[in-house]
Amino acid sequence: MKQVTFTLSATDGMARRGRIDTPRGEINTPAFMPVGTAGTVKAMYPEQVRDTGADILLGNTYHLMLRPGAERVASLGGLHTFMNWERPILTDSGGFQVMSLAKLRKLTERGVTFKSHIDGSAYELTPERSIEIQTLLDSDIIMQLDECIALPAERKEMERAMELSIRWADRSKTAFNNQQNRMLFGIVQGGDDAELRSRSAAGLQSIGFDGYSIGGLAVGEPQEVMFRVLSDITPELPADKPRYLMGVGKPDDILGGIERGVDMFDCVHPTRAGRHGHAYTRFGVINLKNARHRDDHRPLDEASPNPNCRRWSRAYLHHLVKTEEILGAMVLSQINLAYYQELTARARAAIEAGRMTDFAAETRAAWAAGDL
Ligand SMILES: CNc1nc2cc3nc[nH]c(=O)c3cc2[nH]1
Repeated sequence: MKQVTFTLSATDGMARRGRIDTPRGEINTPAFMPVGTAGTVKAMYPEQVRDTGADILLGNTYHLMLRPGAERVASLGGLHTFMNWERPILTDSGGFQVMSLAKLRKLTERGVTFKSHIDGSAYELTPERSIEIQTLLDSDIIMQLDECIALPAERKEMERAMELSIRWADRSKTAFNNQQNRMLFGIVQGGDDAELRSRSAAGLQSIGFDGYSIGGLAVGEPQEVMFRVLSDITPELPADKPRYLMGVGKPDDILGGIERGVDMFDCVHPTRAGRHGHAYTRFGVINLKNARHRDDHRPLDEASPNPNCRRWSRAYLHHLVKTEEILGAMVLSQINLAYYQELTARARAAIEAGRMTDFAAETRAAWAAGDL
């Protein structure tokens, strides 16, 4: 009996409010998943990540298979025990990071071989090995191995990668061996071509997955291309399964994704932007490196529910960023993750109340007004 299940509780237009129930706790959707790349959400204690409102975080198979190694994490009790995060974890399959980080990559029908970007040691990642690694990590939601190509691309290249990804989806499903305590997601590919996307969605559904990721986006295409692909493809995915838009995004990407039927998001942006001095607020993003904050005694946002937005002056945050103090990365990572969770929590409430259109308009108006 499947121990990880999705329940859809409300819809408003294409937007959906749902919940994934797992043995390690529930995931309220639409959900933003902080990225814990190498077993840590950078500059955050796991308790702090939870306190921002996160139900689930993401681990990267590529980084963890290189260091400390999947078998080592398993021998230490699995990723949850290793990093002291006992709530759900989603892992990706590693293919995207191999193509973006690894050296000397060779992709064949069997899988991909590569050299570690850390010490040059040789690895092979196949659909079967990726499932094995994610199972060793004891991840709650795991991904098929796929091939994600950058956009723009030739149609025949998008078709080749999409068809390979379907064959790898089938091998991933076989290797998954119908495990009941975790979900396996297929990943829809097909670039920005509607016909290829439809064929990918149909091909994955004929294999059958617990959820469907929308891959091949946030790879350099304009936002309107991403939104068009989403509007076309979400209606072709099963309504009773979660949809996960990989690698997205900035707050306006997430709002647009929710409006187009996406349930789950992940992105390094809030934590990476925090480490680079950018603070996300309901007014939009504030670059605290900017000298104009040097004498600004005002807090970031005195109406924010987040104490970290009220307890320090913008001048102090500017000082931390300019001096590259560690506290700057800590505080801004927390502020940004808390803002992303506040945005998705308010979206969930808006969908339940049937006021998603108003919520989206109010949110965009506040960003545009920008009391930066
Ligand atoms: C930051 N943008 C981005 N992160 C991604 C991760 C992915 N993983 C597997 N497959 C993908 O297609 C894929 C696309 C992605 N875009």
